[in-house]
Amino acid sequence: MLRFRFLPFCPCPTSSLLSSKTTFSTSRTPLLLFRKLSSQMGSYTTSSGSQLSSSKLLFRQLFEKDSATYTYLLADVSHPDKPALLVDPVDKTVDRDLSLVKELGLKLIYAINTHVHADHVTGTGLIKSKVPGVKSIISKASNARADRLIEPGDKIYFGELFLEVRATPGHTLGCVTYVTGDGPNQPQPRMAFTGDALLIRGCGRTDFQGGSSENLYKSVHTQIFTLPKDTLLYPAHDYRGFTVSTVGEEMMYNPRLTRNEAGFKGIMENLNLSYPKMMDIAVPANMVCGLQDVEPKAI
Ligand SMILES: N[C@@H](CCC(=O)N[C@@H](CSS)C(=O)NCC(=O)O)C(=O)O
Repeated sequence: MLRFRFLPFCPCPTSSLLSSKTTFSTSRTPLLLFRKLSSQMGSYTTSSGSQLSSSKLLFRQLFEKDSATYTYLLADVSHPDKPALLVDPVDKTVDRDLSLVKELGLKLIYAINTHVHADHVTGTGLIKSKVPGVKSIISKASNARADRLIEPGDKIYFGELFLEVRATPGHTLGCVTYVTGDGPNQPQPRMAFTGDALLIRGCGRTDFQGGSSENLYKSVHTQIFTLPKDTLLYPAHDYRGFTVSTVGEEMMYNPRLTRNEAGFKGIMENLNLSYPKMMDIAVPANMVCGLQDVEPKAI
């Protein structure tokens, strides 16, 4: 019999259901099967507890049901200030998210966007009006307004932890993916917040806002599929109830991105999706990070 211990703040969804002291046993045969699947799919390994977790990262995946959007809360809880950031906050759920930040004793320092969303209004502007000192972030390539305009290779620090910026255009011209740092004190496995570039078993549409199926194919293959296979993938949306995937899993099972470029292009040209209902409101609002929703005195 073997025993495994899961440590606190592990970013993997299964372990988040377990307490920091949870242990469990398994027999030899399932373990061997699990190891085989892990090596094929870049799933979680069980060889070392320290590989599974960071003692510093607090991580929460939050959901906004009307637009099926995920917002992510990350914080360095080993730092005295517990600095935190929100990735892709939504206007409708700002109060919920800020209550959580307060309850957990975190100091929100950034509200960051993966891109100019077309289906919902970002919560960034509202957050800035409610929490003085929070800085908004979006890519320079998006041509949107924010306190900090990031470029590929930039690092966004919160305490000792950081997110690295990768350009992943294709859904929109300015899409970026934020990847947790590579280094001894950074979370393992790594985590990538892919916005709409890569969805679980899917990807963002490419038919507006400077979208391009050629660019998206290149972005995913050069900037996401080159990450370690056990990198956890957290998209901005899911319409079917999935919450997380891995690079290895998407490389094997993504029905669009496992095709060659011509096959991918053919799929993307024939999606026949209707335009997002909120598009005419959301895009102008998000070009200024939702700031026009804020009372002038609070800006
Ligand atoms: N019905 C929704 C919009 C659904 C949609 O178009 N989703 C986008 C991401 S938000 S712009 C997308 O890229 N979907 C890809 C796919 O394959 O579904 C609405 O009206 O808001």
